[in-house]
Amino acid sequence: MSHIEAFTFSVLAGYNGTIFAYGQTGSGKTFTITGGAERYSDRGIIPRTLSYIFEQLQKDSGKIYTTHISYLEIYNECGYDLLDPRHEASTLEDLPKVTILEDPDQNIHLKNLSLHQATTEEEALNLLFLGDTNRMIAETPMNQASTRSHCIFTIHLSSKEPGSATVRHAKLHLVDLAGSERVAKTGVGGQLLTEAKYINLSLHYLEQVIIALSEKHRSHIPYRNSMMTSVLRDSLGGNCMTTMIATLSLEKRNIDESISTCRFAQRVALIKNEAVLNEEVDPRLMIIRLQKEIQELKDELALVTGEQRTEALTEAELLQLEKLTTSFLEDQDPESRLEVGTDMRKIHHCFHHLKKLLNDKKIHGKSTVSSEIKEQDCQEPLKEEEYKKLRDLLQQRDNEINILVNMLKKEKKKAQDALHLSSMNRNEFRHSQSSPFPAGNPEGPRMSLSSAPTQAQDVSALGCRSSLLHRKTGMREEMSLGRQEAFEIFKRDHADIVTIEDNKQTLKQRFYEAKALGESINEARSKIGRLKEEITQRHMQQVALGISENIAASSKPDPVEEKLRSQVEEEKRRYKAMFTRLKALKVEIEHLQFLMEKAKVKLQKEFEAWWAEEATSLQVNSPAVNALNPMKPFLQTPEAQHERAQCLSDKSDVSARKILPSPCPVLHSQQQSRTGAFLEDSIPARPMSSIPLTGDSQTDSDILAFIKARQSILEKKCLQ
Ligand SMILES: Nc1ncnc2c1ncn2[C@@H]1O[C@H](COP(=O)(O)OP(=O)(O)OP(=O)(O)O)[C@@H](O)[C@H]1O
Repeated sequence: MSHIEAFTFSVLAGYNGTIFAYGQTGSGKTFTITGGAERYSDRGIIPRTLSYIFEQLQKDSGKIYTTHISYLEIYNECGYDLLDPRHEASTLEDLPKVTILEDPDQNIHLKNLSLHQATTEEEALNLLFLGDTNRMIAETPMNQASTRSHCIFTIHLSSKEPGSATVRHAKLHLVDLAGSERVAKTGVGGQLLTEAKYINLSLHYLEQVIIALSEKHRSHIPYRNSMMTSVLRDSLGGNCMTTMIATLSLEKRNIDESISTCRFAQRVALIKNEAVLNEEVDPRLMIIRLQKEIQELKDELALVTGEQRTEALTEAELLQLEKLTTSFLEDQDPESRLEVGTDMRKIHHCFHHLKKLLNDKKIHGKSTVSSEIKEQDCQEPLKEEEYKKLRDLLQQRDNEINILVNMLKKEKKKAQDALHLSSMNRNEFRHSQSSPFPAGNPEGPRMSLSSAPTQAQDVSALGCRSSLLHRKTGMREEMSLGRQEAFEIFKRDHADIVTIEDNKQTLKQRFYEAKALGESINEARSKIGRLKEEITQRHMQQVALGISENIAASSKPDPVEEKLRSQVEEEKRRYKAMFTRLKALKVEIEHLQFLMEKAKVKLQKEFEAWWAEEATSLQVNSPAVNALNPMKPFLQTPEAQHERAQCLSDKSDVSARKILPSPCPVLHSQQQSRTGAFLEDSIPARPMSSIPLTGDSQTDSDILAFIKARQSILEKKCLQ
């Protein structure tokens, strides 16, 4: 049994667990916890754990399990819900922050962190993917949150045996910590310095908690110092199984960081936990138990008092009690008492009757007052002035009602429009193979392996993702032609396209394999059916033969039937093997689809960033500057190119970003400046000031695309 399997096994048994990856930036924490972005075989601990958990849940039919998922990101000591649907409409900073609440028993509750039920592995993986996409979309080139934020993916499991009142709860936190490098070494300033300080501080507090936990006689563990330690309070030390994965960089220059990571790992290894089961009683079953107890007590009481108390008092008893109450009230003696014995039903009825008498008296009193008023009204007719006042008031109220009705109508129309729009968006998504990715992608339509409802969910989930991306990146559903063209070039020259193409090929292969397997499975199924039919017919023949020849049925096995049976068994084995393979293929295909979706989101995001940057630089440079140098926005200086690469680069993809396409066909900087000079000399360029930007992004994109196309033709001419 692998470590993960053993670990998740105890979570299934009801123990809390945490697996966290600790190490410097780029050492492989995300790769370990979530997985690599390229191959199915690179999937990380989260998808593998989910796969194992759901496999076990399916096997164990003796218990009822419920699984929920939450995904929390901690950035600069603020918590964000990565599964908050509002991610679609807001930036990270606008989302409600996840806050920590502590109950009197010092249990931690997280406000604004949503829990999502996942009934299958696929649903859980969808949530992981959604969270990862939200995380990626929320980050900007200047804020690579994945490096500087902590992420906690939590699987909440509850289990109970049918009929039992005891429910077991367990949480498994899978934590991808921010990079652990020291501020001094990173040598950064501004926003990055603030982030680095927060990271160092939170990792420092995590270290303090770990040290405190490893010291035997420490009574106080400083969990409250940071959000991370507060969230992991019940899953670090104490009642929990904890595993730390230390990730190291093998480069020599990182030796200090590697030693510091190993030291930390050593301290973590000293903690000894005594995990206990998290059990609690189900309230519904508790009620049943208490009702039973009440009945037992009633029986006991009846036995002691010798009185069998039925549910209700008789009519005569009730009348008697009411009489008693009335005479008690009428009795002028202040010492008088209402004696009804120790029967609670009788006491309650007396009180009830008392209340009734009191209320009747009150109402009677009121009605006397109102009849007095009526009499007065009749005597004095309304004065003209008062009548006018009341009429005005009535008119005023009428107006108010009209205004409110109009407002209501408007709101209703708005809601209807929104509904209409969302249904249009859905339709657009159906055609949205119109996105920058050409139609007929092998990875485009989801495979028809899963059942129909799941497919519908998948499609709507993908639609949601697609529109989410569009809204987040500001990308329109319909790109202008120029923009589409630019995107095609951008995509073609992007380093990730190799991986995307590879995955596309693998996906195609897997898809064909799955299709072939599906056909073979169907064949095997029909063959089994045919064989069974043959067996039945053989039986009938044998019986008919016995009847016609009047021979008693032979106890000897029929060799033909035996052969047919062994063929059925063989086909069943084949069917099972193929089915298992198909299931594995389905998981692999889905994972590959996730990876490709992720790569697409990344590509579109980077394209948008690059496009926005180009548009800004064009705005800055035009019109006055461009009047002097029309080519300036396109023929960039090496410094400008370097700046862009810097801006877009991230820890993992430096090499990829370095070869991001420049807005003009790729030219080396020297060549560019030479060509630029040549163009300036030779082309009677129209000043850019004659093509002003409009401020409307769609129109400006078209203008930009037109200029680019023109410039590209001019360049081609010059190079010939
Ligand atoms: N075991 C591995 N095999 C292959 N590639 C790896 C492995 N570990 C990490 N990588 C690659 O190294 C790069 C950095 O890894 P990763 O993003 O997981 O680092 P990290 O520690 O999570 O960094 P950060 O702190 O910035 O989030 C990625 O491109 C990843 O694919």
